[in-house]
Amino acid sequence: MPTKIAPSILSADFARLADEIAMCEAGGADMIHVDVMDGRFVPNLTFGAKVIDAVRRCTALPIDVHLMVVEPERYFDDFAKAGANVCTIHVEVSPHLDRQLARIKELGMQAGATLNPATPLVTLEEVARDLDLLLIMSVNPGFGGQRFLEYSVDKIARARRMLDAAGSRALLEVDGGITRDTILRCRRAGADTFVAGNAIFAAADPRAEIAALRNASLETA
Ligand SMILES: O=C(CO)[C@H](O)[C@H](O)COP(=O)(O)O
Ligand SMILES: [Fe+2]
Repeated sequence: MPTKIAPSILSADFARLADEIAMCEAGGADMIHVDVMDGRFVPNLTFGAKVIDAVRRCTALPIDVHLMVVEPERYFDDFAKAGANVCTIHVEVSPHLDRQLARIKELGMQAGATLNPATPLVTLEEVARDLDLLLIMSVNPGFGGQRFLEYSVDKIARARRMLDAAGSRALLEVDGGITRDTILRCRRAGADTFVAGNAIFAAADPRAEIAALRNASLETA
């Protein structure tokens, strides 16, 4: 699976969102990652369906929505209508995960599931074969620019084995603290899709940073 880079617009300049997204596209980004936070599941508030609709009108790239909200199923219809391509929910707030993933697919989106750093991988074992994307959070969700939690590397390796054992072709995505330094360890552990916010948008040349991250993930030495 080739490396995919998904810039997180959480770290973009919201006053220039269309330009920031065009820059990501010109830099070779594979998807646009949109962090939806409700101030309840995580201590921060961000975007809703209107912003996803605006992002949709800015780009043809897939929109990768990461829902950090309680009762995520309340928003599936709106996000599908707004043009989201991937919809990822947290297991901690999804007691009916099987039904919720099925509903996401029924609405024409790809279904993703994710785990806080402290949530064990085993909570996803039964639905592994149904996932289009498995997201490993490598920071506690809620904010951009945090330090990568090193123990995530082992969790990625175990997630890779779990997906392979289930015969799943799901993307294995990592989110939080991805930099030129951390991306290689994650790739070697079996991840293929990398969310990056601060590393891209705080870089001197954000466009070049997308290529730099991709190259760093492919180093062989
Ligand atoms: O889900 C998220 C935070 O909850 C963001 O996608 C993530 O933190 C990206 O930011 P950075 O690359 O700066 O860590
Ligand atoms: Fe995210």
